[in-house]
Amino acid sequence: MSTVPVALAGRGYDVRVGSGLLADIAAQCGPLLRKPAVPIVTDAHVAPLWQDAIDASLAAAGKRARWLVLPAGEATKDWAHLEEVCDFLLAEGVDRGDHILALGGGVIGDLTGFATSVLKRGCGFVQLPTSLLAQVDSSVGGKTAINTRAGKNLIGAFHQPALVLADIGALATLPPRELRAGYAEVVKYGLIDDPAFFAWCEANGAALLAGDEDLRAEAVRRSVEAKARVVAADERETTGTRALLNLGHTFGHALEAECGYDGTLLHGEAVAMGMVLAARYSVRRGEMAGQDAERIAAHFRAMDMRAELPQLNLSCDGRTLANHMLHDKKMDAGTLPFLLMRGIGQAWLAKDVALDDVARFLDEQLAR
Ligand SMILES: NC(=O)c1ccc[n+]([C@@H]2O[C@H](COP(=O)([O-])OP(=O)(O)OC[C@H]3O[C@@H](n4cnc5c(N)ncnc54)[C@H](O)[C@@H]3O)[C@@H](O)[C@H]2O)c1
Ligand SMILES: O=C(O)C(=O)C[C@@H](O)[C@H](O)[C@H](O)COP(=O)(O)O
Ligand SMILES: [Zn+2]
Repeated sequence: MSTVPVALAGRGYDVRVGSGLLADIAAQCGPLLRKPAVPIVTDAHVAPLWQDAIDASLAAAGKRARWLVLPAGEATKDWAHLEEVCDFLLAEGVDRGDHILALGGGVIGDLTGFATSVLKRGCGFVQLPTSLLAQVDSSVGGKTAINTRAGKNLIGAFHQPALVLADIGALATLPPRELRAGYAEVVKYGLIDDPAFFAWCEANGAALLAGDEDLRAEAVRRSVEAKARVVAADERETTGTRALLNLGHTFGHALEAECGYDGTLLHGEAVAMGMVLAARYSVRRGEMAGQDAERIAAHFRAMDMRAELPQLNLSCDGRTLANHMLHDKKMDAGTLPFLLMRGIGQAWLAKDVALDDVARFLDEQLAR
């Protein structure tokens, strides 16, 4: 097992990466679980996989799990399910010093994290990420949120977990499409500032996706180390450093909003396509070599992932997609800071991007 600390003054915590962590949940959480009853929020895919092992570990420690099982999928990150989680936690008599367990992918982590940020003005929670995406990204760093009709993550809070347990063994049951979606956020760390890690992905991505647990553990550890460094430097995305983690997301969130949150386009799939678009837009501005951008698209294609906009069969134009970007949380007094690339591993935040130009670029990409 490896442990990655997230160094935040007064709110620091560990991310443990290893196998067997979930079946050992009571010991792993230790004193964070203060009461005999332990509220756990999860989804309908994950519950049958882990309920027995977690119940057994808690029972051996004299505790009893209290489960809330929500529908699986992005549509659960909404107002109605936020209300359901809050009502459940209130009915369970949760106090501010308690820790709620969030077991599942990024949807359960973001939703439960947000509920715990507002419950009694803030109680504790532990992230138990079971998808690759949640292990490498969403469980770390304290961004919590729900979606609204206007777009992704528009209602939320920064609320750090007290502990993250990334059990690599959990990934064995993850469907291949979900693995690939999570893999996009792994590749992101290479594209931001670590060209050697991108090359590692090119060399090892296929074996990782095929099931190699050592490679999965290495990818999770290296991703979490990268994210922890950024979060420690700029927890609340105020200096521009944390915005780097948004590479591919301005395009990606616009694609997700256009597709709806019905599973047509998964978050990680949108981010993969968004990073290809950010790279090609950087080329169009004369700031990145075309061969670098095509190397990124080629890697996603080689991993059996969609990299081209026409593969989404959208019926909208570039302007419609660009209009979704007006809801981007980086929007600042009428301008949208945009994550672009000068090369692989050289992401930067541009402040001179005009959405009219982005709309024209998207029309070109839609017609490719
Ligand atoms: N907070 C952040 O910093 C951050 C970062 C990245 C993404 N996100 C958010 O995370 C969400 C996407 O997360 P996700 O990709 O994990 O989606 P998800 O939570 O929907 O999980 C993906 C699917 O895999 C299933 N699943 C999860 N673990 C499984 C397992 N071990 N075995 C079998 N099935 C399993 C889930 O039930 C679901 O159907 C998006 O809402 C995105 O906006 C947040
Ligand atoms: O942790 C961050 O910061 C990120 O941007 C990570 C992203 O992968 C994640 O999708 C995040 O939820 C997007 O944040 P948002 O502020 O654009 O909603
Ligand atoms: Zn993301």
